[in-house]
Amino acid sequence: MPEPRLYALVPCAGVGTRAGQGGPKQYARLAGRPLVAHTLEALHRIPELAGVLVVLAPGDDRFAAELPQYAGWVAHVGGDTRAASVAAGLEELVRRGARAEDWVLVHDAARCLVQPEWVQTLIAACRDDEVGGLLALPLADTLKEDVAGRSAVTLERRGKWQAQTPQMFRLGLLRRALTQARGEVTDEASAVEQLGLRPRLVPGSLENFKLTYPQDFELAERLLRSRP
Ligand SMILES: Nc1ccn([C@@H]2O[C@H](COP(=O)(O)OP(=O)(O)OP(=O)(O)O)[C@@H](O)[C@H]2O)c(=O)n1
Ligand SMILES: C[C@](O)(CO)[C@H](O)COP(=O)(O)O
Repeated sequence: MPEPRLYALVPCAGVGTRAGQGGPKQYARLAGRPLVAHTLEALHRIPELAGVLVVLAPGDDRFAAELPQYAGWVAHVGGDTRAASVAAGLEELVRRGARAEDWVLVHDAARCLVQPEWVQTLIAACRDDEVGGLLALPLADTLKEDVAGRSAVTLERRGKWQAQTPQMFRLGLLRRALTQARGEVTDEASAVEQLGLRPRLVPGSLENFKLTYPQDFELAERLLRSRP
């Protein structure tokens, strides 16, 4: 049996409704480059990865124009939801020769502050795991539920984590999990949980945040410019 390979799969087919960038946020300029260029630059520095596949929206012509150096490993198969984009990306990996026992690290294009060392920590923690796992952060703040913008209830925060990406699972398992998943599936781990499995939670970094709202872009720019 050949050694399982590791692939990164980067969903990059969103529209960035909440980001207020006047277009898909993956192309917003950050420290002089499109946001997704930072994400891909970090992933391409990880020697353990056999390939990094970017999932784009059908008809996206900006990627090829703005990031020609990565144009070989892209697939215009993005769907209406992140889960649909990831599922279509897995099929593309299979078409390119990936096998059920290979590992796939799904990483949001929008988490452009990711550092190779954090991904390598995840790989080391999950490679021998029966299920796989994800980077995540234990909740640090008191958790509130609002009613009409006013704090109505304080929720139990013990045992709660914020899920990040990458999320690392065997291709075959993840394919089955996403095919069978019911309800809203906002990350890979939630689909795997529905199979009755428990993905490993691997502590990540606060800096690995997902650029979602307009103010996130200024913070990301500052952090990127402060790096050596
Ligand atoms: N149909 C979709 C939706 C999202 N994504 C990707 O999944 C990641 C996380 O999604 P999110 O932050 O929600 O991005 P958007 O969908 O672009 O933003 P919004 O929800 O504000 O519209 C992003 O890299 C995004 O490009 C995707 O590939 N396909
Ligand atoms: C996958 C994810 O980044 C983990 O936190 C998150 O669930 C993506 O959510 P979104 O609804 O696409 O913003």
